[in-house]
Parts: sequence; structure tokens; C-alpha cells
Amino acid sequence: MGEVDPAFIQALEHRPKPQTITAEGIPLIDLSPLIISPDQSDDDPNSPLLSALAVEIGAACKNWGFFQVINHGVPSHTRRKIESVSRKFFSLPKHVKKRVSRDEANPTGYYDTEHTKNVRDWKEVFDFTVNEPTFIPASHEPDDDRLNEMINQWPENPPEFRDVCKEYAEEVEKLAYKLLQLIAMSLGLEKDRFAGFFEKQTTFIRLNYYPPCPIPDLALGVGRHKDAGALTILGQDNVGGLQVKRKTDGEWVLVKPTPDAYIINVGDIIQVWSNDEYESVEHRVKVNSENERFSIPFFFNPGHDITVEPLEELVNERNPAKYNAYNWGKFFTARKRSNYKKLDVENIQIYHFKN
Ligand SMILES: O=C(O)CCC(=O)C(=O)O
Ligand SMILES: [Fe+2]
Repeated sequence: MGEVDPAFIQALEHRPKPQTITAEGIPLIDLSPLIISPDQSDDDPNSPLLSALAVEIGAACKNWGFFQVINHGVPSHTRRKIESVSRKFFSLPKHVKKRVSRDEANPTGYYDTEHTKNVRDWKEVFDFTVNEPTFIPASHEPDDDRLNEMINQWPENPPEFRDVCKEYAEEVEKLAYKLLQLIAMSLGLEKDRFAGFFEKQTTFIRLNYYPPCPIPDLALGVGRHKDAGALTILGQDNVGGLQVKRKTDGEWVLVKPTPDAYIINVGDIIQVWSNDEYESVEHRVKVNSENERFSIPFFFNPGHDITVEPLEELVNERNPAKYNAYNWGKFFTARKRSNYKKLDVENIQIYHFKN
């Protein structure tokens, strides 16, 4: 192991197997009906196509919690540009990247010591918010009403970094709202049922960089976890490494890169809103000794003020609410906190709110 920091070493049962199964069954969904019917209005002659799409998405959310989309409307040149600035930024010397380091007060910018489940991830990240301004609670303490603004820190190099990130955020946000409508439809809800929750959205985009790793069988790029927000829209490059815990048998399966596609996964909040109809599925990232890898998740998160609970339309006497209500802002802040300190206890999870 040489000089590798033991903080990276996964417990035996969480280490990746040398051989991984590639997932055959993860649904690949063609969103072109959305391009034909961008407004998804009810009197649209294409609405049967949209209803069929909603059914397809509902089945993917239920059976996998993950799916890939093509013909999603995000221009490929917009994606190429952010991939290119991400490469340029992470190739800079560490001391230059650290000029935009995040800290406990402001969780945006560059960071290279993130821990997942108290084990260090083999990665570097750069985070920025989609909304400016974005507010989150100043602390996770329930009685503390103060808010902090998350202030984006933009590096000087490459010079086009900020504009490229802003353009990308705008395009992926459009896709996020469309997916949210389809997911609402798939649950039998009015299509704009979720929209109000995102008025003060705390959505952020992360540029992930996974350097080649000398101990790929002992460490992980990101340890096993579920995404805490509503929905994640992930662009991965062609290296591969994302593994999903298959619901049918609990095996870790690799999500094979599909050029220009996005990987969508249901986060914990949709699990709670749907009262467990849809499940947020565990995933992790395997690294390799030869290739560096880049990925770009868009974490679609509601406003800090939102109370997350099972939707009243989806609960009844036979199917009572499985979760107690919680405040998203406090949950988010508690999660962020555990990123900085290697806490001895497990960080906050939705099952802590389970009835
Ligand atoms: O890099 C990836 O493929 C996934 C990263 C991820 O799961 C995350 O950042 O939450
Ligand atoms: Fe994730």
C-alpha cells in the first residue's frame, strides 16, 4: 500500500469485487416525446405518448430506482463544454485549486477530503449552486433560525469556467422539471404537484474527478450511499465505475456508459413523498489504477424551508404514512456537517424518520 492514507481503506465487506457484473436491465428511456410536446399540456395531441412515457418511468423508478435517458434535450455542445472546463480545472496544481476551497461556513467550491460513511473517498470535487442566491440553515440545530447564503466561488482558470457552468445548469434544470412532471404523473398526481417545493431550490451541481488509484480493490471513488435530495441527473464519461445495488438480488452492478445519455436516480425525498412506492437505491463508485474518470451530478433539491413528508394523496387508512415529517434544510445541513468531520456516529438518514 506504500504511502496511501489508511483513511481511504474500506472495510472488507464493502470492497469492490475484482469482477463486476454489468447491468443489462437498467432501463434506457427515450425522452423524444418531450421534445415534441415541450409544455406537456393536457389538450396536447401527444399526451398519450407522454402518459406512456410516465408509465415507463414509473416502472423504472419502482424496479430499479435508476434509469438512463436519451433525447433529453440538453445540447451535447453544452455538455462537452462543461466536461472540458472540468478537466482543465482539475488538472491545475492543488494549491491553485485550493484558492476556491469550500469550508464549513460555505459548502461550495473545491474539496478533496470528502468522507462517505466515515471512509475517505478517492476523488476531488467542485460544487456550485444552480440558484443565486441559495439559502440554507446556518446550523443543523433545530432552534437556530439563522440562514446562510451559499456563495459560489469561481476559479480564475479556465476563464470561461463560470459562464460554461451557468449555461449547463440552465439546460439541465429544464430537464429536471420535465422529469419531475413525469414522475408526478407516474404516481397518479397532478403534473405540477412537486413544482412549488423547488421555488427556493437548494440544487447544486458537482464536478467529480476520480484520479487513477493505486489500490482500486481497497478504496472507492464514492462509498456506498443514497442521494439525499429529490432527483439526481448524472452525466458520466466513457470510463465507467458507477455501481448500483440491484434491487432483485442486492448485487453491485455496473452502469455501462452510454454516450450522451444521462443517468437518473430517485433520491430519498421522492422515496418519502411517494411513501416508499419508489425507493432511493444505494450506489457507489469503483476507481481503477489506469484511468482517471469524470462525472457531473446535478442534485435537484427543494427549498430549505420545505417540510418533507408522504404526500396526502398517496396515504390512506390501508397505506398510512411511513415517515414523520422533517425539514429539508436541517437535514441537508446535518448531512453537510458530516462531510467535514470524520464523525464516529452514522450521519442522518431518512429511516430515522420512519414510523
Ligand atoms: O460519479 C458517479 O458516477 C456517481 C457519483 C455519486 O453518486 C455522487 O456524487 O453522489
Ligand atoms: Fe450519489
